[in-house]
Amino acid sequence: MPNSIWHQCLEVLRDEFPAQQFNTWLRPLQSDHREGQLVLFAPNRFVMDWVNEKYLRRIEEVLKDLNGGQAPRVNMKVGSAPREQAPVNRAADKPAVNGRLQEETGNQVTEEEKGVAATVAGPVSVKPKTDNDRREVQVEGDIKHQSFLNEGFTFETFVEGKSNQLARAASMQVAENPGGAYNPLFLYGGVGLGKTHLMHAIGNEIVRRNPRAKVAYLRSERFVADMVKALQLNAINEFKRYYRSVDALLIDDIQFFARKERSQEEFFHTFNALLEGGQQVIVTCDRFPKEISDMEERLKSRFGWGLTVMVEPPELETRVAILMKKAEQANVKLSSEAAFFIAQKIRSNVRELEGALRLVIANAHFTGSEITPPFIRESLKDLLALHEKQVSIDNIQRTVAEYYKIKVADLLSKRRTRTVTRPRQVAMSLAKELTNHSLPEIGDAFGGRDHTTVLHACKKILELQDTDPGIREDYQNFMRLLTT
Ligand SMILES: Nc1ncnc2c1ncn2[C@@H]1O[C@H](COP(=O)(O)OP(=O)(O)OP(=O)(O)O)[C@@H](O)[C@H]1O
Repeated sequence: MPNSIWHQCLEVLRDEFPAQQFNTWLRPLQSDHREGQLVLFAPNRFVMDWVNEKYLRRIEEVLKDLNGGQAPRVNMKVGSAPREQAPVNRAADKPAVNGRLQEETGNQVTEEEKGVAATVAGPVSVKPKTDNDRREVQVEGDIKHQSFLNEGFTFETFVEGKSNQLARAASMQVAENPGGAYNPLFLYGGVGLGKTHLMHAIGNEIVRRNPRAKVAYLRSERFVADMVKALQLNAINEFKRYYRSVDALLIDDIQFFARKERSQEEFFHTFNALLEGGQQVIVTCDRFPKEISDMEERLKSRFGWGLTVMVEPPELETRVAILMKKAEQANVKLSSEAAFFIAQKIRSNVRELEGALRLVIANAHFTGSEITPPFIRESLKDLLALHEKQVSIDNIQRTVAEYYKIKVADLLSKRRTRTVTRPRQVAMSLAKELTNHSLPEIGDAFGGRDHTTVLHACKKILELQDTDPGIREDYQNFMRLLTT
């Protein structure tokens, strides 16, 4: 097992760094270990330089510990580990060259793929969501080029915050230099957090800089539907030619490719042809590539060749800034007090935040009222009731207990073992953040504890989120589980 030392090293580093850092910089590295030398392959120069600067020293320390005090020589290169080390299928790995088509490997269209085709119309008859979405229509073989970019989703309308800073910066780089160092760009994160927005922003910026650029945006279901339709119409060659002719291919919500084998196959070859031709590929997904189930390994590993970046849920300040921006776009005056009030109440995701603002604005127009916190409370009465009902202390306790595989009774008990105290602190902290209960009420709900115990738990968990990547990830998972 020549590379196992690197895998062990990765396990150690996974516990030391926040998930986003680990997934972005360390996880994509491939290794080749022979004759006392470990070569780490980075997908591009940017990642290599970054790892060299920020992580290499720590990597060497860990390797030394793992190797009985003797550090192997570590060398960094751009590229991928030699073939025999990489877990990819060689034959199928060969990309199409100069637009020549790959031989079919015989993957059959699954029932699910047919199902998608039945519910989504083909490319020619597709209606854009709004007129704005249709930017350009050209004839390409038998398939018309429709980019479906939403012109409202630009970098200017995207509010930057700590949660999306890295994703935005990477997207900007791709827009400025498509087909360059970050190819493919893989954006992932929970629902309604701005992945689609960023993807369109890149497409719009590419076209702004080069109006002749052919940018195709589509959800993965459409790719599946187009492919199945092309097969039915005996037009698979046009399909291949079309998708390989674009300057940038933007595929949204790639997780829907799961179990659609023929589509994965087709996409894999398209993907290779595009990368080979220096054309940009951008993909979004609701999870990290390796965690997508029912997706071919070689496709997942290919996703990691460029840059993989997470979009996280926005923190309070960013939620306030987003509301102010959306209100400004709608020509509505929104005081920061009102924005703050909404942002505090709606924490799940930006889509829901926008929905809440729209509701408040519509009510204000209708009644001619000023947008004040009491008015907002009244306008969002039903929505807030739903939230409060969903996020009860009871619900939090059940979710936390299930997650850590302990009993709810343990959370309420006097037990003080670590396996129980940490989950209890997490649950108390969530109760403070997600419900409107006071500290004494929360203490009561946790087996009659004092409010100072709750306060201590909140502080502790806040602190741990900065220093302990495991807790940070758990906490984010809970926020997602409980609020979406
Ligand atoms: N940082 C931001 N600034 C401004 N608007 C944002 C921001 N993040 C998200 N939005 C808005 O929130 C809405 C939902 O975003 P988007 O559709 O991009 O989410 P998503 O992450 O792609 O979700 P899904 O996984 O469900 O497709 C959009 O209207 C988008 O404009």
